[in-house]
Amino acid sequence: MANSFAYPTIKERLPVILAKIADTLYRTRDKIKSQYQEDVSEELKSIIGSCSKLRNEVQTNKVAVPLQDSRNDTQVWNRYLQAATEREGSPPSWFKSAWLYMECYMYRRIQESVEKCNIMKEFDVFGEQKEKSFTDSVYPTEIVMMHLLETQQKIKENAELVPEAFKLFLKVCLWGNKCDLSISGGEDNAQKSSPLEQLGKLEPNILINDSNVVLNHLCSRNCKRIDIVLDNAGFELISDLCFAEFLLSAGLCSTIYLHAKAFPWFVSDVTKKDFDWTLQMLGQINHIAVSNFAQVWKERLNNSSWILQVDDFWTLPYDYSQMETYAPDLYQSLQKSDMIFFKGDLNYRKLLGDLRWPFTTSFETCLRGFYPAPLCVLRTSKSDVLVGLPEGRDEEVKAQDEDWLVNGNWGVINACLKTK
Ligand SMILES: O=P(O)(O)OC[C@@]1(O)O[C@H](CO)[C@@H](O)[C@@H]1O
Ligand SMILES: [Mn+2]
Repeated sequence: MANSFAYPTIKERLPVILAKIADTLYRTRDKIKSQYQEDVSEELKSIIGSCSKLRNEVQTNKVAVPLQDSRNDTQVWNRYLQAATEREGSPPSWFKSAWLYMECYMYRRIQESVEKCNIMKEFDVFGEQKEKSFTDSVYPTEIVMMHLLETQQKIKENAELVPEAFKLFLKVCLWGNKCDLSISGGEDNAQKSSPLEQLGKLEPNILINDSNVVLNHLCSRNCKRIDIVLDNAGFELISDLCFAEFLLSAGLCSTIYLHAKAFPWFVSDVTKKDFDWTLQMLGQINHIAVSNFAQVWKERLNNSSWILQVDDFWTLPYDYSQMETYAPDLYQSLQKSDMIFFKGDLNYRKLLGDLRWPFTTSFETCLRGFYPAPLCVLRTSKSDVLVGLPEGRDEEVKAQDEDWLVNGNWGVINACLKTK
């Protein structure tokens, strides 16, 4: 682990994230207390205490212990831990065991501290950071939504403009993934400048661009359903919703399924609460395009052209090759999709099993049989797994940018379309 990105993550980033929870909750304790009718002092203290204890466990390389709350996924997590313990001969620990598992386990342990509460059961320890990341990106939100409104007008008059517009919104959606609060250790990482102006400059940083293949696929059939497995709240969610809106208004499908997390995850991932909050906030912004879409999107949820789905599988430690076994209902539902877009780094790691594949391995090989439907990943690179590159490309990029794999400045639009 010492020479991978896992090491600095576990040594520095995760303890910082945990310390930040404790600091934020302590600093904003009066505000938090005022949101409840009953006295939550003791529960708040207990959440802060649990996160500080967890931080100490990480830093001193303690072993993972079974969860003790009554959430409906607790037994699944504990069985996983038991199986890992039997396999490894001792319980997993922070610096020795699989990074993907330990990191997921940390977020589930944070949730345990909230689940144990009576009054604060629904509390989101990352809520404040996510809200700030939304409010900090109002300017780019307005720019992208204005562009979407204008694009909708133009494609109504001239359908030939659809391919270019599709590629543009796909790229905005890709780079939206730069704004995640886990990579920045919870520090401000919002999109502040115009995302449209950045597209040209970032074009050479798209290492794999299958947008033509994806578009041809969508145009070559009468697509009904597209799925987007969401990643982060804030500007990334805005970019996803704009892409979803574009797909519908361009007639590329009739229903979009949006997949959110069941509880706060990897600092900035979207939960249903974040999703609802975001739509509500958009409705309060005084801007012609933003107000328009706030209204349209409310209607889309009402008439089910957008369907928001939450499934516990997204917050379990399994990789996606294990979905068919452990979440057969979700897998069967995804099989009905015409195209699934997976957003972000963690989804990418789970698609690849977080294994160190040679850079030139094909994406399809790395999926190890996971193929509920045609799929495409939109991911900026923030961990050291990356596949599908031509021979020698990794060396070229590394010579240009030493941290290319982990700094979020390089991205892939990588599709897997098997002809059935
Ligand atoms: O999935 P996202 O939001 O794009 O990124 C999540 C992330 O920041 O967290 C993990 C490391 O802590 C990595 O998977 C990645 O670097
Ligand atoms: Mn994320």
